[in-house]
Amino acid sequence: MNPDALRIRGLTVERRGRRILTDIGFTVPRGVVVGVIGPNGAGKSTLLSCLYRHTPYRQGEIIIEDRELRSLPRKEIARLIAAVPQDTPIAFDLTVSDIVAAGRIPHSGALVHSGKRDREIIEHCLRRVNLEQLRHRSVATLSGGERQRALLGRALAQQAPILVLDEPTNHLDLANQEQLLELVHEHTGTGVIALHDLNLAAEYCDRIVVMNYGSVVATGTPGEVLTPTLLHEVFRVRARVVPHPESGRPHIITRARRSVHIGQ
Ligand SMILES: Nc1ncnc2c1ncn2[C@@H]1O[C@H](COP(=O)(O)OP(=O)(O)OP(=O)(O)O)[C@@H](O)[C@H]1O
Repeated sequence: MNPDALRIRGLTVERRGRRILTDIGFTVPRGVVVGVIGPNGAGKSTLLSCLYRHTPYRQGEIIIEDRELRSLPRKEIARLIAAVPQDTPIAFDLTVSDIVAAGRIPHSGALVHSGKRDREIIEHCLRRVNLEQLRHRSVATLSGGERQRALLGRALAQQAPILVLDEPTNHLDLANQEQLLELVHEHTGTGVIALHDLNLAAEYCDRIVVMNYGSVVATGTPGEVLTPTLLHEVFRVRARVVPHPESGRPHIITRARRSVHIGQ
């Protein structure tokens, strides 16, 4: 078995005549969660959308299970990669249970979950994302965080070996952010996650890919990559990086730009 779940080489994307990604390359070994970080407009969402094939690419290759992604039928891709894109549109007449059940479509072929095994998986995933009490609720009535958890439930129900999540912690409170990232590790442990919160990336990702202006500018473990120099060059912030008191992973403390005088 190939030790790499995913290999990206020379990926270059142009939209409306403008180059958005240039020569992107990195690998995602099995059991490794890769965090993709970078400033606004760096190309993170475009890269992730190539992985679930919404964004076409002409140059470069994405190899999954020893095959180029473009040669795979959509249903096959859905069995291999479960994605939660940013701001996913969902039909508002569906219930939470319908959304999670949709994760079974690549396996069963229809929005019906008649098989016992499918129903068990859907139940399990509703529990994993803490939505079993809301299963009959219309998605139109959900809060942003509940909606995000329903979409993660759908991705988990897909039982694909690779999870691709674009800013999955948006809308989530602190406990749900941590729980979501723990779920990714428990699921298959292989994932590509775009994150803005660098401390969450440091804590929950095994490797980090840093993007800037459509290119990969650094890759490595959180300890190798998240240095004050890189944070200044790429994110334009002056920061201290200290070991987290419990995990020992890098913890970023940004410096206040202005002195704040309390009580004056
Ligand atoms: N369809 C498109 N047509 C033209 N330009 C696009 C298109 N989609 C994205 N872009 C541009 O490509 C660049 C990268 O966008 P992308 O959304 O991938 O960045 P990002 O790193 O995910 O940003 P953010 O952190 O703000 O979500 C941006 O400059 C964006 O304006």
